Amino acid sequence: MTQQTTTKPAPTTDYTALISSLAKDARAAQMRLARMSDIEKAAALRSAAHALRAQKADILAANEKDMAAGRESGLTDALLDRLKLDEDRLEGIASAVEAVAGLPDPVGEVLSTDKRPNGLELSRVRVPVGVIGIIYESRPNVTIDAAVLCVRAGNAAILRGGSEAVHSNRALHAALAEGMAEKGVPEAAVQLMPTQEREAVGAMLKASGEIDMIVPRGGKGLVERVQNDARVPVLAHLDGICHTYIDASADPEMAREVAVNAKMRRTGICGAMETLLIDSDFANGEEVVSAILDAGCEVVGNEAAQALDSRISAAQASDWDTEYLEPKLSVAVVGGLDDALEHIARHSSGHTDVVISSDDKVTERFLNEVDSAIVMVNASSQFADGGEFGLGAEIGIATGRLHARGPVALEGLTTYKWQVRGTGQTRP
Ligand SMILES: NC(=O)C1=CN([C@@H]2O[C@H](COP(=O)(O)OP(=O)(O)OC[C@H]3O[C@@H](n4cnc5c(N)ncnc54)[C@H](OP(=O)(O)O)[C@@H]3O)[C@@H](O)[C@H]2O)C=CC1
Ligand SMILES: N[C@@H](CCC(=O)OP(=O)(O)O)C(=O)O
Repeated sequence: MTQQTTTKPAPTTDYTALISSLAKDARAAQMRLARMSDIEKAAALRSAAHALRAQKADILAANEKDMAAGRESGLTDALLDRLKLDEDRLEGIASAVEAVAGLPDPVGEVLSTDKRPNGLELSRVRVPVGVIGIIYESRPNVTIDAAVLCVRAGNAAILRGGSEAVHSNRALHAALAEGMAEKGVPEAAVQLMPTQEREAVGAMLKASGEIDMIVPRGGKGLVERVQNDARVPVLAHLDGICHTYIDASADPEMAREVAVNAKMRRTGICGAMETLLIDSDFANGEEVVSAILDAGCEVVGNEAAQALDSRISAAQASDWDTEYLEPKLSVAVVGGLDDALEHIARHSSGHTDVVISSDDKVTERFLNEVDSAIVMVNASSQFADGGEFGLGAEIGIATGRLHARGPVALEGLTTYKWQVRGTGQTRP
């Protein structure tokens, strides 16, 4: 039987006070969490996985409520697919919790040591970030992935999921909290925002000194809000305007297969290719765009790209900065690597960019000169994923320039402190 959801009621419209109260409870819980051992935290997560399985019926019923409301309000098939839970997906979520429980505890890892000539011994030791606020889209698995990664790394989490997933998130959170509480994790270690009012998101972003880090995971509307309101350090997990550049030396079959996969495997995820750049000296551009068109993708392009296939219509200036998240692609034929690098520098959102080439000089320059969180050679941008990178799970893909870039999992949720051991040294 599901326990009552552990979120606080939200009778207030004073969102600053609400966030302060959540953050104060989170801080106290985080301090207790910080004293829990690796074994205790892992046991709490296994207990949470058990509770998620035990409360399957309640969780799926809550999800069906969200799905029905989503269908009623005309959510697209892609959004409904992200929202949907079923037995297999729920089992996947519970297994991911167990996988995170089995990962080594990052807290306490000694990153470096040094001994100074005066005898001082220095070490840098990994510690939790503290209280982390996460704002994310209507994808219920993120509620659990984000919560368990935070807890495994000794952090408290305040979660603000997308409004379409509100019932699913409450049911998932209730199971998680119940499972973890059985093994001594304080309830406030993971709190769900008790209101969907967007003003409360603004208050979260302004809670400097109370929340240590915010992870915003979403698209344009969220970006704007973050840019206007953020006073708390932000680890941005934002849109993916991902490019693939096909160099003259690319293997034609590889170029075709990778490009089709990068665009069409799942068009709605942030790692999907949105712009294809083709070197004017690549001889098989027509085949590549034809395969993408035949797979059901609409294609717009610059003048030279339009000459490759009559089905390609003219791109507008805004297309080069558009994340379609649907079967639509912009294609530009460019005058070589320098042009491609220039286009990517101007239009990439810093998520994932790819080169297809068999020329080492080209691939090395691309790897070194493209300044995105993930840079790939001869592989699909759809590999941008914590699970695919062997991290167990992910909060998402960090698109900014801070210490944690690309898929963020346990390490990205920690910082470090210097520990200094002396024998009575004084500074001259
Ligand atoms: N880098 C990454 O790891 C990932 C990035 N994404 C990106 O997310 C986008 C798709 O997500 P989408 O479904 O559009 O999600 P949105 O960006 O619309 O929403 C994400 C979250 O932000 C909130 N939000 C949005 N706008 C505002 C605002 N103005 N003020 C306060 N809160 C706001 C939403 O709340 P509300 O419920 O009120 O809408 C929701 O909780 C794509 O751009 C995709 O690339 C997606 C997954 C991973
Ligand atoms: N990085 C993961 C998640 C991508 C993701 O969350 O996308 P979305 O469906 O937009 O929320 C993946 O590649 O499956």
